[in-house]
Amino acid sequence: MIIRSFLRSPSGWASLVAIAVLALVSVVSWPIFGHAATTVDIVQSLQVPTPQHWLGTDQLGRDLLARLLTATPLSLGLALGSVVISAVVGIPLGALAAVLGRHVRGVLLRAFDTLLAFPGIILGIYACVVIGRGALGPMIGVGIAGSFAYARIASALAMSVGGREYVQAARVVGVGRGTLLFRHVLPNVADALIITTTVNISGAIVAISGLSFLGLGVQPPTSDWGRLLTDGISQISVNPASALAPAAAIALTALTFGFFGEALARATNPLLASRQSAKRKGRRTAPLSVTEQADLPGAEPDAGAVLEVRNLSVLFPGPNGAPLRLVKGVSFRVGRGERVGIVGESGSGKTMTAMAVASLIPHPGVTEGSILLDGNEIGRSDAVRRMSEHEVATLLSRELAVVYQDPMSSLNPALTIGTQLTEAIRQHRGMSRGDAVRRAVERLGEVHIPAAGRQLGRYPNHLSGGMRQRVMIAMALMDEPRLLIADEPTTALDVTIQAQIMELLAEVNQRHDTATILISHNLGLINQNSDRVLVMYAGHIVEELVTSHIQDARHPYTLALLAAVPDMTKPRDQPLADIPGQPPDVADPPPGCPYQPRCPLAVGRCAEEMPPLLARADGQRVACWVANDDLATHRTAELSTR
Ligand SMILES: Nc1ncnc2c1ncn2[C@@H]1O[C@H](COP(=O)(O)OP(=O)(O)OP(=O)(O)O)[C@@H](O)[C@H]1O
Repeated sequence: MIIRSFLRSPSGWASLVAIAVLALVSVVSWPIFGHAATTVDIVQSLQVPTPQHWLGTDQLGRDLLARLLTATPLSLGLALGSVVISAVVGIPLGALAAVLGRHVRGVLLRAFDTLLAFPGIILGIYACVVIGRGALGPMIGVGIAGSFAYARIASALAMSVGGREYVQAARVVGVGRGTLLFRHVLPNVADALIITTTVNISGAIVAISGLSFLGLGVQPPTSDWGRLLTDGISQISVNPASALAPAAAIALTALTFGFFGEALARATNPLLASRQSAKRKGRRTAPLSVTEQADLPGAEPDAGAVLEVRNLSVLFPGPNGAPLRLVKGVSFRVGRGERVGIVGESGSGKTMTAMAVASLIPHPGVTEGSILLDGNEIGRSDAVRRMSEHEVATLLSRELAVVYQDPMSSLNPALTIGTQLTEAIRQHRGMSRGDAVRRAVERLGEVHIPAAGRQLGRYPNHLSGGMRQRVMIAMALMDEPRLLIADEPTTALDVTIQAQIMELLAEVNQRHDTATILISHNLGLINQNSDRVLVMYAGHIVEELVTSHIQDARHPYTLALLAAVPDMTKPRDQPLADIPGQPPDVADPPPGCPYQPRCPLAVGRCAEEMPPLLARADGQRVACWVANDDLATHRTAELSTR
């Protein structure tokens, strides 16, 4: 597949032919032309091109074509040697930078940038001064100069690919570190490293030849193309071919490796390949018990709950070093087979809460509090956790699955759908390939993907957005998780597909009794597709409601969200309601209730104290001084009527 795609591109086959010729010349040039390249014949000195000497002769009467051909293995060998040095020094340096702390990493990356600006040829000159004239100095100097490009690219790639959703998704399903690196990270950085390598070969040929040309590299009687260029320049007025031929050899070889790298990168990355082919053709998825309760910590685990979150906080280092609390002590429960919606504006902490449950808070974030998955403590507090990291990872991989917003970034573009569907289950269930494939076909069928068997060999970019999200849901269902987190699963899809994916999630919930946490900023969507809703604002749960009683909402923020839900019964000329103001800055939240600056019902107390999340008689919970006052009045009224 890769070979076929490589050979289909003109630059691919042309550069391959050129490299084959260079390799052949390197092997046969000395046995065939060695004699002519070294035999001194003063009588034939400084000849212009003739049928006997196609490029003429040098001052000692040696055949210039023979000298050019026999200089090929040394010229290529030095360039390849320097690239090996660059890769061996640069890639580990870059990978190290990616795993170090933020400050050290920043210093290292800046150092790479500075050193990158340093011309390789200058480092080569230093190396020649330190090591002495000859072939070794330029090779080591240019090799070390090239290593900074590798280090910069390797660190950037390791950081970006390591944070991608498909790598996170693979981590959630329990894919081991080695597999993660070799199947998920490396194939997606291979094209960039290949291009770097070939560009470095091109650059090294030019730089090493340049050093020889300056008289610092290869020394007579040995010759490389740079050395031949020096000799040729001295006789350019008599025989221009003597200078043009080595210059052409350097330029053409550099171009050859450039084209080779570009074609190989396109062939190894199916996404690039398909973009190219598109250009060529001119084409442009029981009632639920979710309870926020202050008294949860210390309580016995609820045997009927898949998930119990107690006083969970997520903290990140802030700009002045002080920790920022992005999620502020939330507690809730998800019962077996129940559907919980989490709603709130952008930045309210929905995703952070869900990612904390999935142990996916990115570095340098930390979590506080307790998370019980099927009664097992998987939160970050070692004092309460009885399971090892490995046991937690195994539990998460079997019990929990995540469906992300953008299916394209959640699926690995370099692996077929079949490989991605079967990989995790084969790894942690020890399932045979045949059984895994059968399960994959069954799951694809469940998510209504036509001709499921045929889809296994396709790549994510071959599918439409809606189909990709179905594949993501099928992948999430492979190991029959008890809890599915769907983080804005339809935001990247159009409205028709959105409805189909939501229907599919409902089907999954009914067929497999999978509990679901659905995250969305759209209360309308949550209302239709959840049994209960948690309303989040500025990292707090401000209200909890049974969706069948959404009209009983009390918190002014929930009321504002409800008013913002488009209503087909309202006159078309009436503008959609919006929520005035902006959510607070996480680094500088207002005192008291965070919604108070935007709240039309705010009273004096709202700006002084954060209201507690209090339970109403119907199971609803509200964190609002005004609603709580109303509750107190209501209860007093109830008592007085008894
Ligand atoms: N990696 C991160 N490092 C530091 N802060 C972050 C990081 N990711 C998100 N945040 C901040 O955490 C807060 C909560 O973000 P989160 O993604 O949970 O919000 P959300 O409610 O899911 O919003 P959205 O609907 O936009 O995804 C936001 O203020 C956001 O800026």
